[in-house]
Amino acid sequence: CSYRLRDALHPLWQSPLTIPGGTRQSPINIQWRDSVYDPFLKPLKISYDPTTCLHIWNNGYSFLVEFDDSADRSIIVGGPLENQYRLKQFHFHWGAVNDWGSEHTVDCKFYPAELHLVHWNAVEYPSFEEAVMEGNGLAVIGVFLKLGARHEGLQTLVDALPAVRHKDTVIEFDVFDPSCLLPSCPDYWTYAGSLTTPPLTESVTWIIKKKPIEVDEDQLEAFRTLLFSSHGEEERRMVDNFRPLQPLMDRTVRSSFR
Ligand SMILES: NS(=O)(=O)c1ccc(B(O)O)cc1
Ligand SMILES: [Zn+2]
Repeated sequence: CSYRLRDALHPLWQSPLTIPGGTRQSPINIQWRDSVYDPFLKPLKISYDPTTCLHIWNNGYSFLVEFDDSADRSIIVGGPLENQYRLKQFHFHWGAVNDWGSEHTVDCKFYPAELHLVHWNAVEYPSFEEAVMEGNGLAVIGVFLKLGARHEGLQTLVDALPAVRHKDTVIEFDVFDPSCLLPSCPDYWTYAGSLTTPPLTESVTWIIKKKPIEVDEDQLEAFRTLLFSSHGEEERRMVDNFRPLQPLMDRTVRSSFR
């Protein structure tokens, strides 16, 4: 892909973008023709309890919707996963314009935004913080957003964004079913990768849905009204909060579909 040249220090993080010795960094470009159909991949089973939703907060990288992960109430199992994983939070990455914004690309194509549903392996580890450090600790479902029809489920989130415009602001958000943000098509790619923001740990089994969901221009614009900056600081618009593509190295992307 024709990467846009990026300096060594990403403006978002003021820290090196590369992990010394990293062999499984994310995001990556998914070259459709190089992905390998794996007939042994199971369907991904997703069961979320909407009442486990807690709050929305702006953490200075994105806006996160966080869930009560103190029990197995919102979980995923199957797919490439050996264990069941608990939903901890979901968030998005997006661009300043509709031409880019996603973290992963498909055949070098960017989508205007990408949703990440972050889960952790509560079978093998006592907490999310421990799981973040382990190779099979996390499972993140990635869903591409494309410009199209208004997404009614997303709108309830969009309506809450003005209340979390500044970094470190939070509002209660007590019932939301993130299943409404998933495409109905079961097809996905999967590969072994990492977190895409610090600590960039190589602990993520990525599950990238093949089909995007549709959102409209006003909904994408609402994301762009958020700020990286806190109250009282000079305003810095929260846009382009995606990490540059990372080398595939010695990895194969598997597909759940022919
Ligand atoms: N962007 S991501 O899904 O890879 C991700 C998820 C969680 C965290 B984290 O809890 O620090 C960082 C990045
Ligand atoms: Zn993310």
